[in-house]
Parts: sequence; C-alpha cells; structure tokens
Amino acid sequence: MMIHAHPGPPIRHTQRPAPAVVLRNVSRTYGDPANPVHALRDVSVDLHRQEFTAIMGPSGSGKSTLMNVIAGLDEITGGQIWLAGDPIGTLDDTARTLVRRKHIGFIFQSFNLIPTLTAEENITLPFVLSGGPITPEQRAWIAHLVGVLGLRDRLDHLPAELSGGQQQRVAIVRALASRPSIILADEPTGALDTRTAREVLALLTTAVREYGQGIAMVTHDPLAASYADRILMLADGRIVGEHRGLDPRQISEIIIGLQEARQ
Ligand SMILES: Nc1ncnc2c1ncn2[C@@H]1O[C@H](COP(=O)(O)OP(=O)(O)OP(=O)(O)O)[C@@H](O)[C@H]1O
Repeated sequence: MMIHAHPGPPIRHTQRPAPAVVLRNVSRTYGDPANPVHALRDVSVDLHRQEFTAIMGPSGSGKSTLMNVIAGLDEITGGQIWLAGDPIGTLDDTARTLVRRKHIGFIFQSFNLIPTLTAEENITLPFVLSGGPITPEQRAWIAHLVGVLGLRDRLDHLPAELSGGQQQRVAIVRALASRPSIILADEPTGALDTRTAREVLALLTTAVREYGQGIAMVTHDPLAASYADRILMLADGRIVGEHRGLDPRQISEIIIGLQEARQ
C-alpha cells in the first residue's frame, strides 16, 4: 500500500476537534522588494473552537495583518492557511468568499452596522447575502441570542437609536448567528465605556464557554485581554509569546517590555 504525505494541516491524535484556523510559516511582505516591510514573518499558530484568544503587541507588530490574512481579506506572500480544513490560499475569490461567510464572523470596534437597517435586519443580513432562506432552527437560535443579549425590545430600532453597548450586542448576535468556526474581533470594546466594555467581554466569554464559539480578539487593553483563555504576543511580525492565566498587570508588564525592546 502506498502511503502519501498528507497535504492538509497536521492530523491531531487527540479528542480535540480540528482547529478552526491553522497558519503554517505564514509571511506577509509589503512594498518594494528592495525595501520590504515584513508585516508577518514565519507565523505558525492554531486557533481553536471553544477558545478565546487575545492577540496583542505594539503598534505595527502585525495584528491587523494577521486578522486580515485569516479572513482572506489580504493575500499572504508565504506559507499556508487552513480555515476549517480548507486551504484558503488555493481557492479562487468566489470560493474564498463562500468559505469566509461560512466559517468567519466579524466584530469591529466601530460595530459596522448598516445605518439604514433595523437591528433585526442587520442581524439577518449575512443570511440574506448568502441567498438562502433562514431555517426554523436558525430563527430559533437568533431569537435565543437576542433574548440572552437583552435586545428583544430593540429589534426594530435603527443603529442610531441604540446605545454603543446595544449596537455592539447587535453585532455580536450577528456574528454568533451563523455559528462560525471563529469570530475575529478587532478592538470590540475600543469604543465603549469601561462598564459596557466589561459586559461585552463577559458576553464573549459566555459565547466561548456555553456555545463553544472560537474567538480571536485583537486588543491593546490588558483588562480586555485578561478575559481570554490565551494571549498571543506579536512583535515585529512574529509571535514572540503565548500566555495563559495572566492578570491585567502582568499583561501590561509584558507589553511594556516588548515596547522597550523596540527602542
Ligand atoms: N497595505 C500596506 N502597505 C504597506 N505596509 C503595510 C500595509 N499594511 C500594513 N503595513 C505595515 O505592516 C506592519 C504591520 O501593520 P499592522 O497594521 O498589521 O500592525 P498592527 O499591529 O495592527 O498595528 P496597530 O496596533 O497600530 O493597529 C506595519 O509596519 C505597517 O506599516
């Protein structure tokens, strides 16, 4: 019998399900080859369902680039990325869009709600864009999330008629609704006051614990990062540390150390 090298991500011989996202030796270089900017250098990392990962690092360390390449919104210049087992680098644009819609949810600092659509229409927009009808199971799941996040009497409001915290909760329901493999959250609490930010972080933690949702969150805020199960530290386009169980003060000290190392 011939044994072929497995072309996909490494097979795990554990009970844990396959990672939602696998990056192997990923690089992203911008600009003139004579004077390149290395936004990501040889990054290898797995992101799991049922896990809340925070991505931190000094300004310019590659955090946004990392999110963008995972989302398929930016091309990589080296390595390979698998999203729920699909190697996204080899897919054409249409196939990549479909994989992204199926497996990735987004939560942004600026909420990214469509101002002319109600909360309910914003939540169901991804299903409309996918062209399929919303199944009774999906409707029940959305209704459950709307109830848990306290939005039941806000569904017919426009974003401008909602507080910042309510708008972000609409964005969270929208991201959770399709049960993506991973939610990419870019500074999701950046525009919120401290109390509302804590509520949003607690909701994200609940989504991971109770719904098995995978979340990767870019943040500059040590308090926000302390809600995560693990923290990846980026510096100069590389992953330079992975930490668990740190409190906000310990996280701040690591960040300050990374900033000082650059000076
Ligand atoms: N489109 C681009 N063209 C050229 N260089 C880019 C581009 N996008 C990012 N870069 C560079 O790549 C590096 C990483 O940028 P990136 O935005 O990923 O960092 P970041 O960690 O998200 O920073 P911040 O915390 O300030 O948002 C930086 O040096 C940046 O200037």
